[in-house]
Amino acid sequence: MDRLDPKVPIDVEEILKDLDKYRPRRRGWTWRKKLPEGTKVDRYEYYQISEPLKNSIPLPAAHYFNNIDPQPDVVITSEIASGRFEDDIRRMRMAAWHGADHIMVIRTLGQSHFDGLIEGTPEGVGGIPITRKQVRATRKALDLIEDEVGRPINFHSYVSGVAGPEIAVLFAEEGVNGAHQDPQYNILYRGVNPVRSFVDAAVAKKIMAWANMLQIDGAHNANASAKLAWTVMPELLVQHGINCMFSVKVGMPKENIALSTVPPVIAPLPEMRIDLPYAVALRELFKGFKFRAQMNTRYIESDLFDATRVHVLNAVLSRLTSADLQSTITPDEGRNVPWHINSIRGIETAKHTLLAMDGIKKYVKIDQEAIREKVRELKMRAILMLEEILEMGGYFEALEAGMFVDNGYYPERLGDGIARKKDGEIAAGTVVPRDPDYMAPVCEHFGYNNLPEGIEKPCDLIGGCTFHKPEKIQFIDELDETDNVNLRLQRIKDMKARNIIKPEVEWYSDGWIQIDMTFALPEEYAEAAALAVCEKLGLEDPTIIAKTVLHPAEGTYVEVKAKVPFEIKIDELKLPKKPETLPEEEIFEYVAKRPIKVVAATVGEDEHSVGLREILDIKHGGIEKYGIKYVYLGTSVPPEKLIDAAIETGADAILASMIITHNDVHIKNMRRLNELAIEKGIREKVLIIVGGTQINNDMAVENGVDAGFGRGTKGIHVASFIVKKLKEREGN
Ligand SMILES: Cc1ncc(COP(=O)(O)O)c(/C=N/CC[C@H](N)C(=O)O)c1O
Repeated sequence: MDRLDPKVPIDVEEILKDLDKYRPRRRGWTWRKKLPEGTKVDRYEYYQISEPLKNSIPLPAAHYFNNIDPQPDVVITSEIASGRFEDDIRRMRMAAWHGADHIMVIRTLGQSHFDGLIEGTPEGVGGIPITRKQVRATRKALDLIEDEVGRPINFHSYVSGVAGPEIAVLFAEEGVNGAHQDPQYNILYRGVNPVRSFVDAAVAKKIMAWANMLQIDGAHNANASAKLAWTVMPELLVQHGINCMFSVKVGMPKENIALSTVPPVIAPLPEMRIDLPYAVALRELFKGFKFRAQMNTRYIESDLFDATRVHVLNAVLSRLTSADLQSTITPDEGRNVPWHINSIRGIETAKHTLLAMDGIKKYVKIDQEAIREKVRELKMRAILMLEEILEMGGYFEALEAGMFVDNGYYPERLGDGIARKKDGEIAAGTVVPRDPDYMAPVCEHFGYNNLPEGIEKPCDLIGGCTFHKPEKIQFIDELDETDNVNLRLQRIKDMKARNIIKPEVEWYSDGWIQIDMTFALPEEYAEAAALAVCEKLGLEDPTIIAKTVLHPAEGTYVEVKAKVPFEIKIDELKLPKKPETLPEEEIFEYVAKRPIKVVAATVGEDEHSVGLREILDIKHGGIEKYGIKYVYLGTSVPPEKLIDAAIETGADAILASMIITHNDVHIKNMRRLNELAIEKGIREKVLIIVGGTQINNDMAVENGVDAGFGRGTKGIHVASFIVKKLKEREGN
């Protein structure tokens, strides 16, 4: 398979073929190709966009603007790791079509503590087991996906844990494009020995520099660990400083060093007024480095809408300051391992906000005077903290004293920091001092390496290393016959052979659905009632995933996930009939010979007119385009008036728009129109056509009118119907 067909699901078995022969097409990170300021897309001017995609799915409202799908200048991340890389590949394709060009996969629980590489394709928990086979298959799939959307995609994972350097070599060999690497993460959150972590980081960073990988640091983890994230703002600047300078010292170019910046607070605090000075201070102190913006996962609840608001504000902050990458922690991170839909929602939120704020700095400037004091204060606190760390004897001593992730707003100290012993923790005492005459025949190895005279590069001594002779890479296929992708794919093949499907949230046909309901009950009763509803529906494993108290007594909204106990037979599906359309020429010719007139209105107490105008006006390809004349009576027109107008004008058809369906008012209006037309003796002469977002043809015909058109209807659909019916009536 050398390219994907947008109409065909990706074939994972095809991807898995000949993996032992696959070589990545490039090494290193790719930024988006920015377009000049003022670039026009359709008739609209943009200042911060990049080259468009070949294939993509635009934002929901794009259809009002010729379906344009401009791409922001900022790399957009989607974090995908359901535990089954074969399903993650499908979601990566979905994400790429929605505008993600940075695919980040979290590793399976505990992989940081594995002291070597794992092989094969076991299923992961909370993330993906990062193995050579999984990395290779994913990068190979991303090659196809990037060709399909027409933009390079960066594949990203994590270089951390006690096997950090080995992971770095694996990523360099396999063309991984970006990785988190921050020794402070290993120490503070994975409990690895401090000295080991920094030595490993030096080795890993040198390899990442050779592979031109983008590095993201781990400062955001302090945000995510502190009780009140705003108190660690000074420390975040210090942590960024430590990792940035260590990375530069190891030889990593600044343009490959991205600071992982997360806004410290969230409403109900005045978040933008607190986050903005921090964001400004960070960008002033670290000019020349890259910024990876990420929403604050510290405060993510299970409320998708709240998480989305947090996301929007984070992207607004990016536009008010600057960002090179905008990461999208999915809004459901607070309740389950991200589902397809929520990964996509995260990308849409980032794309929507970045586009909405395009060029905003032309009108909105940060008042540097007003913000100056707060920015200075943050910098001072960070500098004082660094000075105290030096006074304490340096980083390792400060670490032992519990200086880091202390919840006091430095210099205030609460004494509840994360302390790590310089000669303690996991893998303590495993760093072996290098002999003075040390020589290793491997390239890109950090530190001194006493090469013999005349040797151009270390691996010349062994006929090439895996970086320069990839054919030396040992590819192991599977180690576990009971836990691998082939068995998992077999289940999918069986389902496909029976042509059945189930709903899914993260894995192919996993059977999960989400249903939302509201009860006029206090929350604990509402939750119980929701589970009772699932019981009665025969759903399995119902689990409350979120709720909103509308009022302590008046009502509670509950979101439930549950599994369906049945399969859907695809052959038995009744596909909605696509509205037939006549060739435009045929409509033009008929109307030229046989003029057609219609009367149109939004009926009842309904003020919505946009949809009807699109069906009528030539501008939107409405029926007027085909020469059909119309009399528009406006909005909130009583059915009686519409029938009288049809009689006065001798109309061939009535177009009645009905958006409001409250209390089935649309059904009542349909029946009323039919009855009135019969009473006035014109029913046989005039077509009654209704339209609206909640309308469908069956329901319309059931209620006495000739046709009903729903969401997405265009003028040609209505014009075709009228011409067809008139031809039938006139027997030709
Ligand atoms: C510096 C660093 N190293 C390693 C890991 C992960 O390493 P394990 O394999 O040990 O879990 C992380 C995790 N960050 C979470 C991703 C976040 N949602 C993000 O987008 O940044 C990390 O920050």
